[in-house]
Amino acid sequence: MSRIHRMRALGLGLGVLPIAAVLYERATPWPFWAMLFLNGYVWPHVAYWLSNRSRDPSRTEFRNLTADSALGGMWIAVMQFNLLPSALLAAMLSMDKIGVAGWRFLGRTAMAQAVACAVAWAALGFPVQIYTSMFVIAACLPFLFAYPMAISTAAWGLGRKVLIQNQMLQYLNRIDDITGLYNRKHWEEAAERELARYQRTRRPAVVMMVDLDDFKSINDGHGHVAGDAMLRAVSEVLRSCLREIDTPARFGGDEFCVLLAETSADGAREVAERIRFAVEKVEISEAPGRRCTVSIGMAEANRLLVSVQDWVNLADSAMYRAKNKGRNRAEA
Ligand SMILES: Nc1nc2c(ncn2[C@@H]2O[C@H](COP(=O)(O)OP(=O)(O)OP(=O)(O)O)[C@@H](O)[C@H]2O)c(=O)[nH]1
Repeated sequence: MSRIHRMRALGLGLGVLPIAAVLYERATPWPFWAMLFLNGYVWPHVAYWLSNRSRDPSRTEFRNLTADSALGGMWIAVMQFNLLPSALLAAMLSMDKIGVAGWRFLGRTAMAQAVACAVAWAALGFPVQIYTSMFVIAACLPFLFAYPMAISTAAWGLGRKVLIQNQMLQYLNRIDDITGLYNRKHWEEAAERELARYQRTRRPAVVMMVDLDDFKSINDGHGHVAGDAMLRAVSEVLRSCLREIDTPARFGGDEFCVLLAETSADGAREVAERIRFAVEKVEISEAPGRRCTVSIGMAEANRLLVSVQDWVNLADSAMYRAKNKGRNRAEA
């Protein structure tokens, strides 16, 4: 059952109490009691059934909500505008409408409520008795407390859900979907912070570009599924060869980038060799027997760097030198 239907069942179920108290006090004839029973305990199920079998459930639900308001207007007239239950009914029905579809929708349903109220009032001969007894006040209390609590609990739950989904979206926006590593956007932001840190503290840091050798031939020979599996396997190697404070990412295509914090050129060279050896050993079930190598370019941060782009260009040039010198090697 959707949130709207649960709220309708609860609201109408509790709303029966104050109306019944007024009907009882005024010794209202039994057809009104039958109508109240139908409205409170049968209509919520009919509304649920109608929107379930509808081809356009949200349109049907808007109609159901308008019917809720019209029925509420009718009960206000039947209660002869008994002050507290009438105000309570109007307030709760308005809260529902704003919660579901905002103020404009409230305007439309309020119109239905006013018309139904006027018609019922005229049919009953324009009676007015606004006095509310203590008995009726007491009958209003469960509705007065429980329904707003339920509505605000649902609103809070929805708010939390939206917050969690937003956090999830922000996270996914920074992740490469094939390898699960960070994507270039996230990595460049991290590299900007690292460069700023270097410019302030002069603590060493290295950017490393890791490019798969002859990757096209894996795609061409074994298919893109094998290519993707190889990219994943290499990303696992990067994860396992790096420290917590390093940031590996997929730069694009068959190229990865790594930010090595607190690392000098010598330290980076050791890391590069570790990666190179580990990649040579990688095997994937999608392309049995097929091995892969990487060419690695490194650039240590220096005083002349103005931007991350400069830093990446330096590492990229080193990587192309490694390619030109025969691949499967690291250059700084
Ligand atoms: N499977 C797969 N292939 C990709 C993806 N992104 C890029 N590629 C492929 O990666 C290959 C990169 O080819 P090249 O730039 O020629 O590089 P290479 O074949 O590794 O050659 P060298 O870098 O010179 O050693 C191309 O075939 C791209 O189609 C991806 O997400 N999945």
